[in-house]
Amino acid sequence: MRYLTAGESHGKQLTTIVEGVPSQMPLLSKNINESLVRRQKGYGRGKRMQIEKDLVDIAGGVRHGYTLGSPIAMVVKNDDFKHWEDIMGEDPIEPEKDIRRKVTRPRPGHADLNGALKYGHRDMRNILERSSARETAARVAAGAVAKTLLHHLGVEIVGYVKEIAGINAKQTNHSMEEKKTISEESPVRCLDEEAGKKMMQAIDQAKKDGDSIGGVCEVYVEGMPAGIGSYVHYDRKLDGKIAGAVQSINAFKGVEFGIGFEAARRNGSEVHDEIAWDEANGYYRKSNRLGGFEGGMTTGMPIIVKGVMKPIPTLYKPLQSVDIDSKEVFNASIERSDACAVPAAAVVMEHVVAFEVANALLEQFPHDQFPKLQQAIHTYREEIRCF
Ligand SMILES: Cc1cc2nc3c(=O)[nH]c(=O)nc-3n(C[C@H](O)[C@H](O)[C@H](O)COP(=O)(O)O)c2cc1C
Ligand SMILES: C=C(O[C@@H]1CC(C(=O)O)=C[C@@H](OP(=O)(O)O)[C@H]1O)C(=O)O
Repeated sequence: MRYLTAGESHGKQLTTIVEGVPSQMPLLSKNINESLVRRQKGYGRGKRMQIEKDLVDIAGGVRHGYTLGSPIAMVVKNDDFKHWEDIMGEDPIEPEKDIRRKVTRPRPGHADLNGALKYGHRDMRNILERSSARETAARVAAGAVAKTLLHHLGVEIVGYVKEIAGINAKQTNHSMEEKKTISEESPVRCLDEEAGKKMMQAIDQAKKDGDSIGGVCEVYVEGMPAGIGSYVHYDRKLDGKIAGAVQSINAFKGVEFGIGFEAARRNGSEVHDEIAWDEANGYYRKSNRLGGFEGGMTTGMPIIVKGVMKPIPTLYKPLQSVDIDSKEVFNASIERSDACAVPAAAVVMEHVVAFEVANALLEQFPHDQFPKLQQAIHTYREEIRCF
């Protein structure tokens, strides 16, 4: 399974094509819309999210509620396009009608300057339109297809917020269902309610200060059998693929599995997860400090992965930069931006992880037809339980 996305932030629409989804899998627009709506809802976002009402139009690959096995095409309209038609249209503009104001002032922390140097655009709108995290709506659409597939294979996945601006959520003991409800309903998507309130205050304060803040998201995957992924080549290690997908989310700067960087400070006896077996469950671990991976393969324990998001680069509080035309130093000022997108990013992270996890299952089992994939995974689960 693979996917591509196309579309600019203030262009007509975002398009996602997912290829390699098995035939005969139940799939409804509703499955995708639930994810799109969740991505839009996080606390701390700017005015753009009041303009957009992300809903999918499935334009190919699904008939009467089931996948065909052909590529799935999905479209999400940009409602903001109506305000940008003159600036973002595809037709050439007559010089006297050209109302475009060139963007020549790169923002520190965004893709503006490096993108301009690479693609040779002197109007950095040509960079920021595509580097914008608006594109994550298209990725969430792809991830929602993967989540639907996982759900029908007995694998559930949820993303939530662990930390914002140094405020840490306490370890909680919620079930998967509870985690999902909180991720759905809490504005800041934090499992620890008290910490969540403080996070919202920190976001309000950052807004007041014209600043931005970052944080840490966590994704939790339950129900994956052991032995998915592979150790035989660097590019078949599933933890590596997940890390790459998480790191590729706009503004993400690092990834950890389980206790993550803490492993560097502990002895081996306090890091590795002891192996046990019983008739009902087969092999299991007495702890899950390694976050569900050994040797690039799942251990059968929940996958626990964290991603670090830096603060949003577009700031009301100006940072210094250089105009690429005049070379003058200026203080960047902006019209609108998110102050904190960590709660929204938790949903994005959930979906990019879902895609990698689903794809690993497809790579390992015959998958042209969904019912046969279900059967193959069921048989494998039985085999490894008694192994
Ligand atoms: C959900 C989400 C919303 C974002 N919103 C903004 C925003 O409003 N303003 C902004 O400058 N950056 C925003 N970003 C971050 C930028 O897109 C990102 O920093 C930029 O593309 C540069 O890439 P890099 O930070 O990965 O190097 C957002 C990121 C995510 C995941
Ligand atoms: C549009 C989305 O996020 C955008 C991501 C983003 C950026 O620079 O990454 C900048 C902002 O866009 P605008 O300049 O239009 O206000 C965010 O709103 C979205 O998440 O759907």
